[in-house]
This record gives sequence, structure tokens and C-alpha cells, in this order.
Amino acid sequence: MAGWRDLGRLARGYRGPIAGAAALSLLGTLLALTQPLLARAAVDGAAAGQLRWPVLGALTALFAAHASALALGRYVQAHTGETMTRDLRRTLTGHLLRVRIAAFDDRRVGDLIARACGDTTVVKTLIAQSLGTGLAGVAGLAAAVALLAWLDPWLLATVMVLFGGSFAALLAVVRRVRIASRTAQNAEGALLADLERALGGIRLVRACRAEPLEAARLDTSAGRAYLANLRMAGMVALSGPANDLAVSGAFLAVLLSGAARVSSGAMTLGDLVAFTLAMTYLAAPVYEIFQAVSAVQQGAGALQRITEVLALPVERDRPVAVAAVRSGARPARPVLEFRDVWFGYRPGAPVLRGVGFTVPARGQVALVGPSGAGKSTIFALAERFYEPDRGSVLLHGRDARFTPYARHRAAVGLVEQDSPLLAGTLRDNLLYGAGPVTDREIHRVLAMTGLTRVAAELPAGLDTPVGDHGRRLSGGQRQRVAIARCLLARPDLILLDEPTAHLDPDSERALTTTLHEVAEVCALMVIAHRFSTVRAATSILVLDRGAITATGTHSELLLASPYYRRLAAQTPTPQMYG
Ligand SMILES: Nc1ncnc2c1ncn2[C@@H]1O[C@H](COP(=O)(O)OP(=O)(O)OP(=O)(O)O)[C@@H](O)[C@H]1O
Repeated sequence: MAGWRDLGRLARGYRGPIAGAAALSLLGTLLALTQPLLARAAVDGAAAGQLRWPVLGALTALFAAHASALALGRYVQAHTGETMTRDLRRTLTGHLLRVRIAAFDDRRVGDLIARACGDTTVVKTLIAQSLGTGLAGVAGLAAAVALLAWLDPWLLATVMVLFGGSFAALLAVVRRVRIASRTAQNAEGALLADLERALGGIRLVRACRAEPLEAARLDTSAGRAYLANLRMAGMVALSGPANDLAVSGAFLAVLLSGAARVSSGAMTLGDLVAFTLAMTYLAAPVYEIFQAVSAVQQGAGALQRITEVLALPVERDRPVAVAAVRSGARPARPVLEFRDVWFGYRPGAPVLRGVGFTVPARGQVALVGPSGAGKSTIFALAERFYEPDRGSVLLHGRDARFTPYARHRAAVGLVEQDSPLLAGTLRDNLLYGAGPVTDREIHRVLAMTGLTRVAAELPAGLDTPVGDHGRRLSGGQRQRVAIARCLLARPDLILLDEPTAHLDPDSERALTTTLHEVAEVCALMVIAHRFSTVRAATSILVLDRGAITATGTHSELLLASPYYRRLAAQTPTPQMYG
């Protein structure tokens, strides 16, 4: 029943157009059903040697009206199907963009793309084949059965036995069709996810000579989709002949017993013609119902995969707490504060253990610690990609949970270590999320981040496309573009994950000076692996296995923290670059 329930929920907002399509389809069927009555009068008249012209004229007009109603009904149905699919895609993509970051940790992006594109296309076919016509089919069937019962109940009983048998056969296979449809859609999702993995990391694939490995993975996923689709096609193919057999069998049975009854005088030839003609209008709704049932089963897997995405939790702003509103503007407060924050990606495995620190409104705070200590996790919580399990994150002295996400992220800028850029021009990337910015401001920030020459040397300057993920730029250029983007957005706090990671000593010195300037107008928090970055900080936090083990200035930590002393002893100083 899941497929029908999901379809019902999806169709809820489109009752009007669906009813319109069904009404037009039903009107077509009703117009068709009146034709046998006129045909009977025409045939009986012809048998008595007279052509009844008014009857023939009415019959022709009915044919035309019938055809027009059906054509219009099909168009309205297709239109409704397209509208529903467009709206479903909008809802789905809008939802995906707001899904909590944690949900992406357990899912493959390729599979999510498959759900937004492939599965919605399957659902579109389902809608096109089942809604409207399916409903009209049921109504048409009822009308046709009523007419046939009025014409000849005995012949109708023969017909119903045959149709009932084939419908029962269809229902027996539909459950399996639904399971096969789910398997097929999952396999299609896996295929797209594998393709996204291979193409997204194509340089790695080539460098590791892993083309055969990736090709084999893709083959396996394609093979699984192929087998599941074949299984489904086989079962659907069975339902077609079941319908045809029922229709042909019913016609034969009606003609045989009808002929006997005509010769015995129990019915006229006109009665038999009318019944046979009316039966053709029974075949159409029966076919429509068969189609609708099998389409819903085929689309059920895709619909279920879509409803799963729609059930993923999204980021939702909480109502602003009254106490928080009263606290007013707070430039004097620390821009960011962690109070006894505990957090784990999985229950029972804490990555942060009671972390507490403050970042003042101006100046540079460095975060140091061994790999895996939880430094990026602190940034993820500061950006509210995840919420703490215990404790709280405060922005300007207010519990961050009560600030709308958009406002929070406007105040806290993030530059990640691998500085991903988006496909588009350099200008698009610089202005991404920045709001209105003048050209003068752009050029000032380009100068600050050492990008003026880079931009000038690009073929179309700022309007040069940077390629997928910014691949046409070097790692260092990408990182500086990411920093420039963050500066243009003018947040209160900038989180930088090792800003000098990809830079040569000259650029590193220039950027260190820039960050020094930036720290005078806003707060900076920097994950630092290089000692040059650490030394520039006004305050340093040492993180080890999820806990802050020491806090202080460079000279304080040299005395207080053995880890920091080791870091200072091992890390090359900028002077070493000469
Ligand atoms: N999305 C995630 N899901 C599950 N575990 C994660 C996730 N991200 C990080 N972890 C785990 O959390 C721990 C801390 O990771 P984190 O990236 O915060 O460390 P880090 O100090 O930034 O390390 P590095 O200096 O190497 O970047 C690690 O054990 C890591 O495996």
C-alpha cells in the first residue's frame, strides 16, 4: 500500500487538475458509451431497410465529441503530471539544500542526485500513466458495467468472470514488481554515485591506474540495475497478455452465446451489436486500470526513495528566545564562546570533551593540536553544521541555537583547508554570499590577498571561468580566492583552516601581514599547523584528543605546554625559508 499512500499524499495539492483530467476522460467514456445505443437504432433501422439520417448525424457528432474530450483529458493529465514533477523536484532540491549536514555524512551525493533527477522522472511516468486515467478508468468501468447490465445481465456475468480472473492474476504479481522497482532504483542510484566518485576523483583514478577497478564497479552497478529492470519488465509483460486474453476471451464468449441467443430469438442482432460495441468501451477502462496499477507498482520504488529524502531532517530556525532578544547589541562581548561543549559524530564516541574558550571581537586566536584532535570539528560546530550534544556555543554572548542560521553564518565566515570553489567565473566566486559589493572593494580585497596579478593575467580577468571546483586555479590561488570571498562578506569572525598551507614563503609572509590587518577589524580564528601562523596569534589554544589542554600566548605556552614546546621545536620557522 506504501506506493498508493505516497501517491495520494503527493496528489493532495493537485486535486483540481486531477479531477479535471479524470472528468474529461470520464466524459469521453460516457460519450462513447452512448454510441452503442445510437448504433443499435441505426443497425435495426438498416435491417428494416431504412437509413435513419438524424441518428447517423448524432452518431458522427458523438464520435467527434468523444475524441475531443479524450484528447483534452490527456493534455490536462500530461500538464498535471509535468507540474507535479516540477514542483516535486523543486521541493526535493530545496529540501536537499537545507538537510542537516550530518545527513550528508551517511549518504552518497550521487545517489541523492539520482533521487532528484532519475527517480522524479520515474515518478513523472507513473503520474502520467496512473492519475486521471486510472480514476477515469474506475468511473468508466462502473458506467460501462451499468450499461452492459442494462443491455444484457447474463452476457455481462460471462464477461466479469473473465476480467475478474485476469485482474486477480495481475494483483498477484504487483508486490513483486514493487520490490523489483525499489531494487532497480537503488541500483541506478549506486551507479550514479559510483560515476560521481570516479569522475569527481578522475585525477586520482588516472594517477593510481584505477580505471579498470572503477570500470568494474560501474559494470557491477549497471548490471544490478539491468537485472532488476529486466525482472520488473518480465512481470509487467505478464500483465499485458493477461489483459489481452481477458478482452479477447470475453469477446469470443459474448459472440458465441450472443449468436445462440439471437438465433433463439432471445435478443435482436441490434442488441448483440450494441452489447459488443459497449464491450469495447469496457476494455478501455479495464486497460487503464491495469496500466495504473502496474505503473504505481513500478514507480513505488522511486516514490519511496523520494519520500525518504523528504523525511531527512532539515535545519530549522528556532523561535528567538525573549531573554536573548533583551540582551541587546554586544560589541564588547566575545564574538564566539564555547561553554563546556561535548560532541560526537556517533553516540557514545565523543570527539570534543568539555571544550571551552572565547574568541574576542578583535585579534587572532590560533588553534593547534595533533591530527584528529577535533580542530575542524570545533569549526564545524562554530559554523553550526552540527549542534553540541552538551554545553553551548554562543555568538556575541547569545546561545547560537536561537539565532537564525542565515544570520549566524553571515557573522561567522569559514575558509576550509581545501578551499573548494564553485564552477563559475572568478567574480562569481568572490561575490558568492557577499551581498552588494563595489568594484573598488573587490580590488582592495584582491590586493590584500595578493590576487591582483592573478586576476589581471587571466584571459577575461575577473570574468574568467575557474572550472569545476575551481580546478583552473592553483591550490594557493584557490585558497586566496576563498579568503578574499570571506573578507568581502565582512563577517564578525573568520574561521581559517591553515591559511598558509598552499603558499610559498613570500605569499605566506604577505598573507600573514594581511591577516594581521584583518584581525584589527574583525575576529580571526585560525587552525594552524605552521609555526608562522601560530606566532602571529594573540592567543593560542592547544587541543588534544578533544579537550583544550592549554591556553595562552606563545611565550606562556612554551613554559606551560609540553605539546606546544614540541610543536615549536619541530616546526620550521619562517626564517628557515630565508
Ligand atoms: N563527518 C564525520 N563523521 C564521523 N567522524 C568524523 C567526521 N569528521 C571527523 N570525524 C572524526 O572526528 C575526529 C576529529 O576530526 P577533525 O577533523 O575534527 O580533526 P582535526 O583536528 O581537524 O584533524 P586534522 O588536523 O587532521 O585536520 C577524527 O577522529 C575523525 O575521524
